[in-house]
Amino acid sequence: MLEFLLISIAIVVVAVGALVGLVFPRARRNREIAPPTVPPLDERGGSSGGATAVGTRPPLLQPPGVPDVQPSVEADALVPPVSTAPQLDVPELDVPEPTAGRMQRLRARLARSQTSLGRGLLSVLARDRLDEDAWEEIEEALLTADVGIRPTTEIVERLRNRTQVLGTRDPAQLRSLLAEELVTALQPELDRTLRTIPSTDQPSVVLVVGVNGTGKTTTCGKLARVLVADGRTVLLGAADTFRAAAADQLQTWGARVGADTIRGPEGGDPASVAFDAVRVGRERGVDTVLIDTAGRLHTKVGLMDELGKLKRVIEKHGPIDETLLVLDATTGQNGLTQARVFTEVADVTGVVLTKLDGTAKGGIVISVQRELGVPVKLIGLGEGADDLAPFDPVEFVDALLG
Ligand SMILES: Nc1nc2c(ncn2[C@@H]2O[C@H](COP(=O)(O)OP(=O)(O)OP(=O)(O)O)[C@@H](O)[C@H]2O)c(=O)[nH]1
Repeated sequence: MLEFLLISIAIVVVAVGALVGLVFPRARRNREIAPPTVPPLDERGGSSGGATAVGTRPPLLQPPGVPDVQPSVEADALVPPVSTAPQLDVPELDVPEPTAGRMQRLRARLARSQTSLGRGLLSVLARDRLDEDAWEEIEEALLTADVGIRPTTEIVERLRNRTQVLGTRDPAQLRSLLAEELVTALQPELDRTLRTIPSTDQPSVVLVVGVNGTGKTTTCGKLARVLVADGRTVLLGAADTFRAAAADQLQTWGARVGADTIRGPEGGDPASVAFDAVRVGRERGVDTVLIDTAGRLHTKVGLMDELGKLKRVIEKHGPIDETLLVLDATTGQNGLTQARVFTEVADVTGVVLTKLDGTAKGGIVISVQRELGVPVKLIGLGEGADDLAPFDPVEFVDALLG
């Protein structure tokens, strides 16, 4: 009986051992051949559908152990710079200048173009006697610089009162009074933040509009560099389908900093390119989609209607975060008329004033903001790739007065 029991136990032990031996190696093998949970990087880019995504941005490299997340400022910080990947034939990308301190760097250029205004005002204030003629001269200098009638009258009145009350003839004190009044006229309290931070499920969308030749494409390119310098991922949308050269120009700007461009056929529907750009940006999880539009005269009703349509189509994805109106500072008061019409059609949230390096009429910053109630957020100070700076009223006045 005991023998029978021992033999039965031995049989059970051998059977269990054989089963375990059969099951576990298979489980291990199964783990070894299980498909990766992370899809290959080139499958995560998403397809661009009808529009074409072009550019030179190589796939982001993911070091082992880094969690798979959609690209964002934080995620990008974990990813090694693309130029360090020896196994890929990566085109050399530009390293844009940091945004902080740009206006300081471009100060000389601003000061040069605005010398007559700054020096003119200071030399009148430095006179022994500030008589009626002197105040008229100050008024004239401000008007010539496109400050506008109302702001000029206010600046002169306040300055006049304050110099009389203080009774000062000290040049340094007069300079600081003038600086204070100019800064006040520039409305330093306005929010000049560029809304380029993505929301949880959508990139930030920036639409760039304006009349022909003001510098829209150049500004898009320079702005892409500003954003890349600040650690953002950017996708460009070439919604200027009138001129293939404009899309080429934008694409070249993007390629220099590794930002792809979505473009459509020449003469195609700009709204559809813009829509696709936001869709692809969303699929790729980029931080900011920058959409360049064709130059349009504010007087052409059809073109302005097209802009309205473009805006509505983009908004099918969600609200546009920033609509930047690009104005050429050299066009003076005519720029204001354009600005009014664009603001009505496109809900402009910020102005980019270009070519300030080529005009003595820096006062246009004051009149644009006053007339539109929209802040000047960026200024263009040259044709160079990094000649775009966030606008800062205090630094601007400082450069103006030397
Ligand atoms: N000096 C100077 N030139 C600038 C500045 N911004 C743009 N430009 C020049 O202005 C010219 C027109 O610029 P674009 O970017 O092609 O203008 P656009 O508004 O896109 O033109 P369209 O597409 O034809 O409407 C180019 O030669 C630029 O280099 C600036 O801040 N300073």
